[in-house]
Amino acid sequence: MSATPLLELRGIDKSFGPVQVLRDVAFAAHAGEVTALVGDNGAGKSTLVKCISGIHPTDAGEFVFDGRPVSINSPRDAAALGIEVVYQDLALCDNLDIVQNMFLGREKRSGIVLDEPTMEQMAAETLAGLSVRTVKSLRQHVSSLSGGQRQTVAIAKAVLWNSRLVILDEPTAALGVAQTAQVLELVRRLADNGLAVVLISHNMNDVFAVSDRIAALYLGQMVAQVKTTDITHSQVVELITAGRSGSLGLTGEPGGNGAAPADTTPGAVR
Ligand SMILES: Nc1ncnc2c1ncn2[C@@H]1O[C@H](COP(=O)(O)OP(=O)(O)OP(=O)(O)O)[C@@H](O)[C@H]1O
Repeated sequence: MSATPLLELRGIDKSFGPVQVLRDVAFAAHAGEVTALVGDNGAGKSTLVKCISGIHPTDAGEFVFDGRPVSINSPRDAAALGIEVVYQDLALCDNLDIVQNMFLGREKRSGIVLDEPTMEQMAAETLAGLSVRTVKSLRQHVSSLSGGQRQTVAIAKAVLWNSRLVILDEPTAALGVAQTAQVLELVRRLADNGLAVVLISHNMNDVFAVSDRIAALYLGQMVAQVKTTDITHSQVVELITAGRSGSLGLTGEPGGNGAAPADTTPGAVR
């Protein structure tokens, strides 16, 4: 775990027309850690992720990546920094096999033909590097995989491209107990391999099982970013549902002025 975040956001504002969805949001993600991003439906999690991944321009605020101020104006900018997002709907093509999916849009070529052996080897190495052993054949169509295996392929695809920050949107939402455990293990392994991982989740068991830090959004404001060991399950629920936790001494007044102290120190309680 490093003291300097890999990605730090400060003062992010985002509106859609008259609706302000993110207000003065601070957020940090550290290499080697899983940061859980929690919040109720509509709190602004997806919008924040779309700002980080260059899909939505921000109205105000700064991005610092690896200690340097950066601009992220397009998904290409985000990808160049090594930021990858794995969305809930996975965006895998059922009629393609695992290798084809992992290289979709970024195929390796040898002259004018596809370099299948190289792609197959890289896919195999990536899956092996993540200790994924549940997939029988890399030439299996994705349609024949279980939900957990699909999630694994989607995560491995994100990791293949020298990613440094991987954002996972509800990776266990559609999974049963055993597959959830497998995917959470993989999430942990990504961080243990040195990546910064951001996990969006509504499932508190998952959040507490795998995260190092928890960042809570409430009505577009970041009301807390704390170490997971410093907060209880019920305090997180209070933050999600009320934007504050009296027992934590948090004083966020979402939607109000001067809600939170200006301390953006990673791990600071806001
Ligand atoms: N493109 C858009 N245009 C207008 N409003 C939007 C747009 N995208 C999101 N919003 C609004 O922004 C708010 C935050 O939405 P967002 O999807 O970021 O929340 P969320 O925390 O990801 O919710 P969920 O957990 O349900 O996915 C919502 O009120 C939503 O209606």
